[in-house]
Amino acid sequence: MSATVQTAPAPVIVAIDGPSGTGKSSTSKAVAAALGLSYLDTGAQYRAMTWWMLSNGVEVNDPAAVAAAAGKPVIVSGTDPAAPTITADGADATGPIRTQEVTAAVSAVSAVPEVRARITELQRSIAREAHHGIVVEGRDIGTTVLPDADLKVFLTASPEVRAARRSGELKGKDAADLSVTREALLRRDTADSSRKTSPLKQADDAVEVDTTELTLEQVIECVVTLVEEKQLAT
Ligand SMILES: Nc1ncnc2c1ncn2[C@@H]1O[C@H](COP(=O)(O)OP(=O)(O)O)[C@@H](O)[C@H]1O
Ligand SMILES: Nc1ccn([C@@H]2O[C@H](COP(=O)(O)OP(=O)(O)O)[C@@H](O)[C@H]2O)c(=O)n1
Repeated sequence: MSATVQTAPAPVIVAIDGPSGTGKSSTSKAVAAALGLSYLDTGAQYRAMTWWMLSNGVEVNDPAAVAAAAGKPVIVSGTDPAAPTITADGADATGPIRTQEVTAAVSAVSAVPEVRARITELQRSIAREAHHGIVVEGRDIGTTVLPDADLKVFLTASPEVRAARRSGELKGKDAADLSVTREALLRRDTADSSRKTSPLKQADDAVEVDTTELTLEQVIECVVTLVEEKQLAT
């Protein structure tokens, strides 16, 4: 009589990159929840580093000062897609990392190689420890952080649509109007795409999904299908 040996499915690693407002966070959380995977918001880590620096008097436009402080904060991410968390030195950073002050400073901080080296190492160790697999979203996940990811998705959308999505979110919190939001978003795109270390870039083997004309549900369904196809193929 032969016994059937049940083996756990291999952990699947999904990288989702793209500029602001393309739907990375919403899509990644929903895909991870649907497939029982962990979830990591790498933008939240760069934001937490930036918030810590602003709170601790580091001159964020001075790369040498940022580099010298990059090793100091302890940043911890909770990876449950239903309730992701982020702390810096034990303090809850969830709210403070979404302020306009942090948003305006994050590209300068994230361009500093010492910051990227520290956070990239943290991201890789979180991905290694995700035994059921993980969806990791950011700017350089497919190109630099996890170049061997099982699936790489690059989300895009027109600047108008992205600004409208962001503006809709900000309403009631900050009185940024659509054109101000659009300009800030494009400035951040330019800074993130033109920095020397690990710029925002589509990986050669990433699947591009233009979300301009798609609902969030359609994007989620599309990415879930892409993951399932990869799982079936292995
Ligand atoms: N395809 C879509 N259609 C309409 N709204 C969307 C779509 N994708 C995301 N959104 C909304 O746009 C806003 C920004 O999405 P988010 O996932 O935070 O983008 P990103 O992480 O790429 O910056 C959220 O309010 C989200 O609900
Ligand atoms: N993998 C990543 C993720 C974010 N970032 C930086 O962190 C910033 C904030 O990322 P985010 O994902 O929270 O931004 P939004 O798309 O939510 O606006 C980006 O503008 C980048 O400067 C990065 O450099 N690399």
